[in-house]
Amino acid sequence: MAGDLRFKRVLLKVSGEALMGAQGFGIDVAVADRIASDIGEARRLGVDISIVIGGGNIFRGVAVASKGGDRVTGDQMGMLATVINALALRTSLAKIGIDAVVLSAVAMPEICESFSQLVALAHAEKGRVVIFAGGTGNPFFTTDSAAALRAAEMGVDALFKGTQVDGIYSADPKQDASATRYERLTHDDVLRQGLAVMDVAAVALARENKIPIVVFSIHEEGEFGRILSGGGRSTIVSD
Ligand SMILES: Nc1ncnc2c1ncn2[C@@H]1O[C@H](COP(=O)(O)OP(=O)(O)O)[C@@H](O)[C@H]1O
Ligand SMILES: O=c1ccn([C@@H]2O[C@H](COP(=O)(O)OP(=O)(O)O)[C@@H](O)[C@H]2O)c(=O)[nH]1
Repeated sequence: MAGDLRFKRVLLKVSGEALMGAQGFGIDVAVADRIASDIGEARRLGVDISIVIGGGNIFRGVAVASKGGDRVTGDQMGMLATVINALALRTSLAKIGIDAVVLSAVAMPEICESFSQLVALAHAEKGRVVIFAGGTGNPFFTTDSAAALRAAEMGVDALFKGTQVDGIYSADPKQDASATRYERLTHDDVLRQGLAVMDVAAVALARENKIPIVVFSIHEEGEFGRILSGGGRSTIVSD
């Protein structure tokens, strides 16, 4: 089975908003369970998976700053939100018998382990799904940047960005109904054309480390496994 795989070791970025489902805020457990089941399917295909989870379903630092609050405090609240999401996803994975561990970039030893590359690699070596929480641990960054950073540290074959849309378009498809989807792009294309599906820092870090980025819809059940097996709908960014 593993011989047919497009990628053997991947990092999956799950946006916080994905966990929200149809609700306006927070975590829809049914959606978290469904994403966990897609991760389980990919594991059964023989793929090593680590995950970076966002926090936008709970809190974004810019929301505080836009109302006159302190950006750094807002970002710290956003980073804490990612820990809440990570615990929810670990719970959904545990329900279906998948051994997962949460490593936080912000130390909170009573709740989860702290991130270090060596600890993360050791857990992955034991076959565990590693969920990275707390983003990069720094304000003014995003979990997309954390995903590119952890992807480089884990030495993955590809960074999968599970998002609200099924790939990268010529313009934001939520704003422009005439936007067309790309099958393949280079990192330079994404940066030069300002295709805002992922932030510039994340794309630049992936480019520097020659990590392909696969953008796909996290809402499409089974799509993660289909793409890993060579099918599905996505945009692949590589040089
Ligand atoms: N050129 C583009 N192609 C695809 N999506 C884009 C593009 N420009 C902006 N977007 C938007 O980027 C978002 C990326 O999704 P996601 O990372 O889940 O959102 P967020 O980072 O806001 O939580 C999509 O919801 C989409 O509307
Ligand atoms: O390295 C990081 C990652 C995240 N955040 C904060 O955490 C929030 C939630 O992350 P993000 O917006 O990336 O989540 P997503 O869009 O994936 O749901 C961000 O808005 C930031 O406020 C941060 O300060 N540093």
